Amino acid sequence: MGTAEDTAAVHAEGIVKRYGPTVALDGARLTVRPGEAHALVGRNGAGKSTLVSVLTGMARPDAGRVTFGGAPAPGWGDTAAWQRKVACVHQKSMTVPELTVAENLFLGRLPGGRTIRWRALRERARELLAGYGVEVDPAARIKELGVEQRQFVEIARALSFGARLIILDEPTARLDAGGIDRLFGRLRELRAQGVAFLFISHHLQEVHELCDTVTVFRDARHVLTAPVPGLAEDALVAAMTGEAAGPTRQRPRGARPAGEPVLRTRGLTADGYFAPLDLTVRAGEVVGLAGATASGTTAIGETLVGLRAPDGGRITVRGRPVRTGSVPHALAAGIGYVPEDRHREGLVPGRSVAENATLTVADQLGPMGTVLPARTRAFARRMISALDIRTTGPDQPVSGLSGGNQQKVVIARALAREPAVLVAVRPTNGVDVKSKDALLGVVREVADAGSGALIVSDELDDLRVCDRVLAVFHGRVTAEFAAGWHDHELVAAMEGLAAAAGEEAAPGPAGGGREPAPHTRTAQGTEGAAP
Ligand SMILES: Nc1ncnc2c1ncn2[C@@H]1O[C@H](COP(=O)(O)OP(=O)(O)OP(=O)(O)O)[C@@H](O)[C@H]1O
Repeated sequence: MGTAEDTAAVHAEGIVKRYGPTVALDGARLTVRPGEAHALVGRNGAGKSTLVSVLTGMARPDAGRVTFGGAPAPGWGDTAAWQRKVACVHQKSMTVPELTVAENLFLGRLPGGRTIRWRALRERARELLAGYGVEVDPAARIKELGVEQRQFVEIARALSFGARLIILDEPTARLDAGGIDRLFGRLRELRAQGVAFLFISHHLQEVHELCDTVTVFRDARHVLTAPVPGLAEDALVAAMTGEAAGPTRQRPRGARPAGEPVLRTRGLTADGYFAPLDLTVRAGEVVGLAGATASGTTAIGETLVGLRAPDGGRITVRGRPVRTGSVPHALAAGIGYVPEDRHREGLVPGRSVAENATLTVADQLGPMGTVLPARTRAFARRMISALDIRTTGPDQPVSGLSGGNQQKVVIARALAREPAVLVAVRPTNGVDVKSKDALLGVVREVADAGSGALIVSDELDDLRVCDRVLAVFHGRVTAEFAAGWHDHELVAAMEGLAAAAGEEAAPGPAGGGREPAPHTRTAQGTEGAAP
């Protein structure tokens, strides 16, 4: 007769969930109170996503119970009843991209029997969105929206079903600073109206910014629930890892002797994305390319690896020209690639960890005889240990790995060919704090062994491992920072404030020493980086 349970937005206890030999949840529990912003954190594979599946009626637990406001959770398969209780906004959209906002809002509950009055539907959609303070055109197709607007539509949709608990699974992963501010602002307003949030994130500073309570899962079990204020980050990391927290951050390195250029671009440009770029990455060097979501940095990365054809300029690897606009040629030339979107460009779900870790191009999937299983497995074993991949072994299908562990397999695969230069776009996206260090350490080792690395990211932790960082704003390199930069300098440069900040930020020679773009504070206004 726990009163806490009776009033809880959601209460779960004794939850057990097995996938074959894997115990994903082992007697796990969680209580979220109405109006609470509750963080759920844990290392990759700790069981967070599995709990979300159980709390949303997507997975049936082997044992345990879930209640909403003290009442038992809806029956298995009663989707409509679950939707009235809880919704999850995933990193991957759960909306239908080809349909309009209005259609998505009323999907599954369109008035049946007679013809649909689209104009009236759009009007209702407009009212519904306005009611939640969301300014999105109901006639726009979902695929035309940015991540931020799409998430707001999903939140509004959940609330309109009556849900008073919303689960956010790494909602900030693809938002820039302005987008995160607006999302958090909206969440705070909704909380004041009694809506509860369960917030899953690997960004502990966001947990501090948004949440009042945090729960830590480790190895399929609940290990801690505590108020966020007053909880030291060390204690949180210790709860996640089960070890006393050591120095988790990479220490910035001083200038180190760099070797011959391994990657060079001259006048490389893509119209509407980035201005002519002269970039040099030397052997032994890790170079960072820092920029907000639409700064053009991702397009630069994609061009280097052949995914995007440039409108001008040249790329050379160890002095040899690379045919641009071709992934196979870039790979053959020695450019390794860690893509941003592992779901789309990353993995073959049904194949094993070992196969995915070693198959660099899709056409190698055909004749499996060309791959030596023993070598493949030996390499996979090495990577499983170096990158701390949580798996039952090299033969496990990657579809059975947690999201963060899948990302590590993508990185293993890029390393399998021993590239001359590794290009990694936001490599630690979705990776837990402890694994981040391991993974960035591996990138460092690749450089120490004589290759070069380029890290394209707006995550300061990713960039800390770099020997130097080039800040990109609106498609141009606006500043260069040697290791040892201060967070605020680099953040200012990414937001286009390098000159205004006026600190040490010399115009980057790699960018041709151009002036910073004449923009003032517009972190969120990076709309396409047209030079
Ligand atoms: N469909 C599945 N089949 C087999 N194993 C699975 C499946 N889904 C999850 N698992 C396993 O369950 C465990 C928990 O995974 P889960 O996805 O819940 O972790 P997580 O905490 O969300 O991790 P991440 O931070 O990487 O997203 C992992 O060991 C994973 O390999």
